[in-house]
Amino acid sequence: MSSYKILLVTKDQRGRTYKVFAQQLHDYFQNSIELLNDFDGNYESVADLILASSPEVIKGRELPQDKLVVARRTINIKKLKELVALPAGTKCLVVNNMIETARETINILRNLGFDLDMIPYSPRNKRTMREIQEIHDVKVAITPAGLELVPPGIEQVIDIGIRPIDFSTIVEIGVRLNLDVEEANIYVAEIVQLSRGLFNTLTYVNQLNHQLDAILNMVNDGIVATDDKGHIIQVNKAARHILDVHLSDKQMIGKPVQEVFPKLKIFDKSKKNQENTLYSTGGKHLVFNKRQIEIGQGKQGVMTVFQDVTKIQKLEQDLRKELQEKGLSAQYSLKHIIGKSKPLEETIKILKKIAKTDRTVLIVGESGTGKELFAHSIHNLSNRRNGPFLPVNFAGLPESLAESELFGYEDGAFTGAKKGGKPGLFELAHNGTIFLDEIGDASPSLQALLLRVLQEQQVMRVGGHRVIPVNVRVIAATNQNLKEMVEQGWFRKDLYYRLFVLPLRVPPLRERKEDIPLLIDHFIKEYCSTQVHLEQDVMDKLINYNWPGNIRELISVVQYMTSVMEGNQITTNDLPEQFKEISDHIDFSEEQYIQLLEKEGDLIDFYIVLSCLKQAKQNRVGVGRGKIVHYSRKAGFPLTDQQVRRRMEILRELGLIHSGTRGQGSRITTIGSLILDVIKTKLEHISASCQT
Ligand SMILES: Nc1ncnc2c1ncn2[C@@H]1O[C@H](COP(=O)(O)OP(=O)(O)OP(=O)(O)O)[C@@H](O)[C@H]1O
Repeated sequence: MSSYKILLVTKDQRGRTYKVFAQQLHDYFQNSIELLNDFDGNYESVADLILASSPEVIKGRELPQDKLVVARRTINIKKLKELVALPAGTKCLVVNNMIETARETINILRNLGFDLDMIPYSPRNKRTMREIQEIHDVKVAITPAGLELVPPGIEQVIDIGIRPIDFSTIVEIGVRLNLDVEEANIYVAEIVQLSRGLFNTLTYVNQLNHQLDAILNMVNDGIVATDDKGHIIQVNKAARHILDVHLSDKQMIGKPVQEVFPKLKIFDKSKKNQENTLYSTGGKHLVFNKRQIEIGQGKQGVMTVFQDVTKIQKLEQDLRKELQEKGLSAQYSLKHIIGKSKPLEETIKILKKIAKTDRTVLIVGESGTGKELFAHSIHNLSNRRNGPFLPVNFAGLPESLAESELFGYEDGAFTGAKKGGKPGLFELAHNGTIFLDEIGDASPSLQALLLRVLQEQQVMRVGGHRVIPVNVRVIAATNQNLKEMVEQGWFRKDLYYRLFVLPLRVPPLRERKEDIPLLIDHFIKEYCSTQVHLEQDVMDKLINYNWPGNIRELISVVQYMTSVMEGNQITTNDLPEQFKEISDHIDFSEEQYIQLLEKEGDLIDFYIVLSCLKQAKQNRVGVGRGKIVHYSRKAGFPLTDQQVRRRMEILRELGLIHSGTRGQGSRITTIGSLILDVIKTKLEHISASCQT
């Protein structure tokens, strides 16, 4: 059988298009055709069929219309892989040497179902500034073998190769020449191959989708994802449950989120990024996080993740109530700290920072400055605020009891021990805070035990054998100069450094005089239901006073004044003793001092206090109440913390002792030492006369 002659006309008869077409025709028609190259001679009349690669290549040529077929072009299926990977909506240039061809390529790609934002481009085409700007932003270019035409600056160039002859053109040639397109199965095979690839990809995507669904449905947090237009992409099971929606996927996916959840502010479009925000709706409390997410080029969706914390909040409330009922919670917070002075504000600023950490705090400050208030506030601002808060005052803690109080005991640990044992304060403070007040008064053996708990974060009950791990934050406080005590050997150095992690100094009242009127006013209101007028003279005196007992003393002064005032007026007559001139006492004789002391209490009590202070003076250290309590027990005349406080107040008023200004404790004065000797002689006399 002789073969049919096809004249193939392309733009460049030696070019790539010619070669691709020639190969394609041979593939389909094998030896049934012979190709004539327009370049080699004038074959128009001998050709059985003339195939032009585009209308442009035959422009101006007179060709026999009955033989002419203008090829329709398609895309090389094998080259589509890279295009498939582009996310829908991707902006891309479609580059060709002629703008018409670029448009044609766009049409073909659209018909094949590519949902891309395609801009035709040819370097020959003149553009407006706007178009130039638009092209400038594009990152992807697609070109049918026109790599050299792609403008610079494009990040990804996809060469889809020379566009081959469309299958319908092949069929047309076959019909015109009466040839079988037996090799059409090549084309079909390619399509099958591509569809298989696509099918595999789709199956994989489907699988991934299922896996994602399964994962999203497994988590307990509600998840709702929306696209850039606020349309729902995903709603997981937990979200339906939490939001109490009973709609199918079909009723939600693709719908505007605000239409599906009209009342829910958490999907408010204006706020794209929100973290741990609490939102309450219909008796439910939700905590939600919202994040913007990239989906496709430049498009942004929003992912909202939320939890139902109603139960947790209820549990927390119950726990707090239970702790409050048991007296294990911190009752004070920053709002209870009265004052606006700079030094106080500075202290509060540091307090807030300290509260956020979980480290040990050492609060230092004179007696009555509000250290306990600050400790409560730290706990209430910390992450442990819902946990217990346990205060322990070492000044009032008898040593015999201290160990079992702090660490608990096992059943039968000692006679009188409760059946079943008892947890110690450290155990009770688990997940909370323990406040070790007047830490300077802890005995050496207690100091050793405390050091161990701080180091090991575990306790062992008295009489027990097992260690109990405890997670407790320690806040210690002292009105003594611990550093000096360490130097004098009264306080363990290692414990001091364990405690001295975050020091917080509470300033004495005389360093924040601006707070005095506020505090006076606050406490007057607390004690009097009616309006009270306080003379300016009185206020001046109160401001000028140096408040050795700080706010505790101020409270007593207000209590005193409001008790003795006439009507609702506080005058200078209502000021207590300490505001009268001290010189009143200066001329007392030794005997008068003794009489005054005897009027206030037992001489032996004053003797104990003074001799403890005298000893401390010889050791060159200041001493706090706790040490005196301790000393009194050792001396065999035990005094309570309250008793010591009262005795010290009297001694102070008489000028026999002096209270330090910066937490150094108290010191005996020269007259104090003198009077101590007088008391000693007096007591010896009494004792001698008792014996005879
Ligand atoms: N800034 C303040 N505003 C209101 N009340 C205060 C303030 N500071 C202290 N107080 C009150 O003063 C009293 C004494 O305070 P607190 O017991 O905390 O002192 P402290 O420094 O722990 O004393 P000590 O060292 O003697 O134990 C408490 O009744 C406390 O509520």
